[in-house]
Amino acid sequence: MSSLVNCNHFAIHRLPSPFSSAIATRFSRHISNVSVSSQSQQQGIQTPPKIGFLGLGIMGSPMAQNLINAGVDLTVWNRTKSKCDPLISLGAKYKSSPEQVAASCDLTFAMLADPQSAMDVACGKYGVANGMGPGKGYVDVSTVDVDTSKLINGHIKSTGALFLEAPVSGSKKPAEDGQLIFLTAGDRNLYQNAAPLLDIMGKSKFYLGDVGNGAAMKLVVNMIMGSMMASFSEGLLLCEKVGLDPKVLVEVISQGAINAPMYTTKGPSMIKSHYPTAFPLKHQQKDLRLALGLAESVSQSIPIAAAANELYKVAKSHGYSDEDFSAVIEALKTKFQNSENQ
Ligand SMILES: NC(=O)C1=CN([C@@H]2O[C@H](COP(=O)(O)OP(=O)(O)OC[C@H]3O[C@@H](n4cnc5c(N)ncnc54)[C@H](OP(=O)(O)O)[C@@H]3O)[C@@H](O)[C@H]2O)C=CC1
Ligand SMILES: O=CCCC(=O)O
Repeated sequence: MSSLVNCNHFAIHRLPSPFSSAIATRFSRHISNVSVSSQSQQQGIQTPPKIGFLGLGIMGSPMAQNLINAGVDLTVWNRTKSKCDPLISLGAKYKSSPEQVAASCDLTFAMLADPQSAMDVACGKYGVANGMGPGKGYVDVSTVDVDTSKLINGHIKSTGALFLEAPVSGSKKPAEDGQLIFLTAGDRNLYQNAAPLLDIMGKSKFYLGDVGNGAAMKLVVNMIMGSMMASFSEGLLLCEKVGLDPKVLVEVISQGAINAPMYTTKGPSMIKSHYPTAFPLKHQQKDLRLALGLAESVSQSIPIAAAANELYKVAKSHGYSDEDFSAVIEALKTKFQNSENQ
């Protein structure tokens, strides 16, 4: 258990903007001998580390924006280039491939959809690994399974670079507010040197030891969340069916032992059948699928998560993939229940 260390007490709260030279010094000492040119060194001038960010979706864009706002020298890339434009207008640089970002930066973050895209961007043609080497670091904050994270770790480490997995708890709003929770594992030096950047994007961070532990922790958290949302959906619909006001249910829950921010933030819009996307339903189903694989790998029974997964699959088949995961309630509505049972 010694590897399970809650590193909240290491937290450096909110860096002054611009990105402080003290951090640049610390970063360059541990991570990069390319971030300080020899001429600058002779003159005692520190060049701020160059940071890359790949994957500018719902989560990646606000995370990258917070880094820019903090004065970080940021280079971005996204498969759909247009998503880079708002960040470029805020001062970010742009490179046309993950390889070029990694080659031009000291440390590169990636926030990608799923295991396949995380592998493609890290290890594919023009991928990150081609631009990596000694003195550089790669921090993958995507939600993937343990095996994928270990594969990426192997590719990155074989170049002489360092690797950290750091999936996040917290959704669109916490990403915008710099209030994410990082579940990190991998190279401890990289963890320590990336810490000031994690602190810009998040409110806390856990260092969990070997690569795979961060991915596993994230999947367990999201397995619980997916089941909670499915159960909440059943409750809202049952309430309505027996003639009770679901708005009152949300209020009752908010005052009791099972209160969770998720219910109070999502409940009112679910009652109106509105699902503005913060966490896409397709990603929640992906996480349940990956959690089932994790459980299978250790012969652990997770029947409630398995049932919830089926519900998300139904919602996906009815076109709710890109809506918020709270749209899982639609899979329980009579119209879909009847068609599924035929
Ligand atoms: N939204 C949330 O609340 C949270 C999400 N997560 C996790 O974070 C990750 C990102 O989530 P989120 O930002 O919501 O997802 P989005 O779907 O909004 O963004 C996905 C990103 O991955 C890129 N991408 C997808 N496929 C490929 C590919 N084959 N090659 C290259 N890039 C690709 C997309 O590029 P393009 O723009 O071109 O499509 C986009 O940048 C996921 O793993 C998710 O599970 C974690 C915590 C919270
Ligand atoms: O992976 C998504 C997590 C969403 C959340 O923690 O609110």
